[in-house]
Amino acid sequence: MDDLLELRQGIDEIDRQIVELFEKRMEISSRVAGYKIQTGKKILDKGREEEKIRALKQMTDDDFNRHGIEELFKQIMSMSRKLQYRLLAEKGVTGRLAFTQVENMGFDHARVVFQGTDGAYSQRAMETFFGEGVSSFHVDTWRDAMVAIQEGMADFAVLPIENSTAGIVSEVYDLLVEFDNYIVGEQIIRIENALMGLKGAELADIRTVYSHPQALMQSSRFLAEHRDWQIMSIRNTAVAAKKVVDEQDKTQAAIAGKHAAKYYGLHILKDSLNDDKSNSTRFIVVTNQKIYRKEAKKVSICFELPHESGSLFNILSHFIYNNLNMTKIESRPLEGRNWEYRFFVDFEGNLSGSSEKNALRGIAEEAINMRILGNY
Ligand SMILES: C=C(O[C@@H]1C=C(C(=O)O)C=C[C@H]1O)C(=O)O
Repeated sequence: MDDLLELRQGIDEIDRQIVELFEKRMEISSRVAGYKIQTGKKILDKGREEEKIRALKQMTDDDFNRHGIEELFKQIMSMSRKLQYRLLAEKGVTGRLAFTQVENMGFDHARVVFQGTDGAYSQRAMETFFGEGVSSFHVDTWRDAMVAIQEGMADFAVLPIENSTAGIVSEVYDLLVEFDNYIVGEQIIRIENALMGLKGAELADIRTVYSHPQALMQSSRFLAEHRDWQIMSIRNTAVAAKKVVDEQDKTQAAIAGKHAAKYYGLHILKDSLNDDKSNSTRFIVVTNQKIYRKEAKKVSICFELPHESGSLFNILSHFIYNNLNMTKIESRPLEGRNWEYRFFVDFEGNLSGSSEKNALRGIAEEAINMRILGNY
């Protein structure tokens, strides 16, 4: 029988040689980086990597090892690229980050746009973020809000991006890709939906309920107890409340925030409708400039990937290698390209940090259409 200690000594000796060779290889790789900096060549050379993997796999007759060699060298070349991105960032070749750090965002004298109408949750989020006295106006759709800041009619827009129960607001994600607007802040608001009707109306009078689809979804258990009601989707909870007031029909009710009941003088028929009592919505504050604050601690990016095995793993390895904490990942279908996706990733960090620059440099080169959506 083999002696375990002896076998392990054999492994230790081989590992020592692997480390020595790895370091030699990385040293050459750093010189390749120098060459690429001088000649403006891209770090990733896919053709060369594919050719290398093919040639290395041919060096063995063992099927099991052939797979192992492929995995091993993919990792080694990925490390070699990451070293090169780091050297590039150190030389100040950071690509088109083009974001400017600012001392003051001008939140104090801002003009802000939100979607919906008075009493909307977006208005609540805006007042919590900017203060009650903020100068503001409202528009009908999220797209209108994006247009208003793009054209400079407003300095900032407040848009819902994610609800703790219903998930992401996919249209706002898509608008972030479509417009050259950037996230500069976020605000989380507790969602406390209530059923509200006209003064004097009772629960037994209600025949029709209006609300936003998300609020309807969040109140699904309560609504299941009233199957005879007609449920009508409307674009905003506060618009639903306003409709009930405007139409003065005792059989109509709205599901909206309690602040909307107060605003429109409606009577609360049933409180705490949410299936999940901790229900909250995260709003983003968006502007038309590529700016971020020194204290900003979250970066949002998006990118597309080729439909190849391991491509997402490869991109995410940039976060691991640079010790960055990823806090969220989402995907949205790409228009006109069935079953291909755009990924949205949030990670903790500030655009001035070197780890952040290294990771972004690598992702920008290895993914398709990488965009920084903001640092806040
Ligand atoms: C070292 C290079 O840069 C990258 C890393 C490679 C490697 O480590 O073998 C191969 C191709 C490039 O993607 C190079 O271009 O040769």
